[in-house]
Amino acid sequence: MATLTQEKCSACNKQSQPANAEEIAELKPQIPEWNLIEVEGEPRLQRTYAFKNFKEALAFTNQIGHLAEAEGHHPALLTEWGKVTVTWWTHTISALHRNDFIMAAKTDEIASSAN
Ligand SMILES: C[C@H](O)[C@H](O)[C@H]1CNC2=NC(N)=NC(=O)C2=N1
Repeated sequence: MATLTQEKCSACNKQSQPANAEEIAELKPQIPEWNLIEVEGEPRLQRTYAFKNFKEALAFTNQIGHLAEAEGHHPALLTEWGKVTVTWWTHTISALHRNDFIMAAKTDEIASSAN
């Protein structure tokens, strides 16, 4: 199976195509721990990761920050004592794009190498 972690994010603009239902049905099983949520009527991917303390949560937050800068695609990050909540969606189209699934898979990869 082709893995999302091997893909790069494509540059997004207002003409970018949102992931359609068929694509979401194909991609979501590749990131099974992520929740598909809706905020203000917009779909988002969200997962909370657990850590031993705030310092480790902050280190993970920074790793995801570096990933976001490298890929040009940026999440919402909530860092708390012992946990980080990561939310991916594509602001320019107020929707989910394949980039969000790529970034969720890469976030999982970083989390599994951190623990
Ligand atoms: C110009 C720049 O590439 C864009 O504004 C990017 C930056 N990072 C982004 N991140 C996310 N998650 N969605 C976007 O639409 C987005 N746009």
